[in-house]
Amino acid sequence: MAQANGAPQPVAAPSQLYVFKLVLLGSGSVGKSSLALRFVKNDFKSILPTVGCAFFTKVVDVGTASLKFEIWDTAGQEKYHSVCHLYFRGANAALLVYDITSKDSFCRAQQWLKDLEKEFLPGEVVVMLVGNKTDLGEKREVTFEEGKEFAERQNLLFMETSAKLNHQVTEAFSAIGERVTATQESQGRGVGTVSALLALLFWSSGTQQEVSRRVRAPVSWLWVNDREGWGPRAALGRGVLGWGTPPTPNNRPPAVFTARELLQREERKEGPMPPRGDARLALGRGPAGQAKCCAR
Ligand SMILES: Nc1nc2c(ncn2[C@@H]2O[C@H](COP(=O)(O)OP(=O)(O)OP(=O)(O)O)[C@@H](O)[C@H]2O)c(=O)[nH]1
Repeated sequence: MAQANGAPQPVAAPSQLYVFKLVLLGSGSVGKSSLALRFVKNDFKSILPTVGCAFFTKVVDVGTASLKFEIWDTAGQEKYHSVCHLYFRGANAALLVYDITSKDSFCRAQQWLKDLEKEFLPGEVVVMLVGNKTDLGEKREVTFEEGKEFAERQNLLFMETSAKLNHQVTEAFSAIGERVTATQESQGRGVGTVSALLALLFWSSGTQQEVSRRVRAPVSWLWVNDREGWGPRAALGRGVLGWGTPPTPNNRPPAVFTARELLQREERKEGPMPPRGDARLALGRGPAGQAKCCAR
């Protein structure tokens, strides 16, 4: 609670939470873990080489929205290369990191990009090329222009950073967050009925991002509350396709009902029911019969 004139004032909650998966890719020792550590904990220290994959999260408030970064820091050592693609699944963004003092790591970043292209459709994942360790400028083997030109040719975002000196680290993560959010918002105006039905089928088995990916359309949750007055009956009357309890902390909805099932449960006073004013609707069709996808 914020205090104004001694009276407690409610702090406005961000209206939209964007959760997205970001994978860190690149050769060993280029500074992937150090970038994640700097961004998440504003720390820099000696870190052992990553084994398999490390996981970090960070929530950043941007105006009326919050961005939750789920960061998957993959191991760069060659022996782990063959398993890295397993961590690509459901990713919204990738940071492709090289070390500006190592030409070899720059060439390997180009190889990583080819691996990404095998897994994703063009434009499906936002990629940023990052040249790290700018504090070691005297040992530089890759010029800023080389990095930038390659990024422009491949339509990637580009930045040079130093995890050690905290140079451009937050900026790099923020830029990628903004691009992912903008992409999702620009796509999130509507989905077709078929996509809506598919989304319902997949909803219980994946995160919001995975569902969007599988139906190849953006999917949001509609916040159903008293103000909107959408009880199950009203929802059913409006052609609502499905309803679920709010996603759990790991963003997996624990239960999904069709609107008709929900209505039956309400009439029979059976549980489990989403608490009043605390239910989220998956997808609904408006009165005009046109499919729509709403966010709270
Ligand atoms: N000078 C300098 N050293 C850095 C920077 N970032 C990371 N390092 C150092 O580079 C080494 C490797 O850093 P990591 O963050 O472990 O690299 P990584 O890419 O995660 O390595 P893997 O786990 O093997 O994939 C460590 O000794 C870091 O301290 C930087 O910006 N400048």
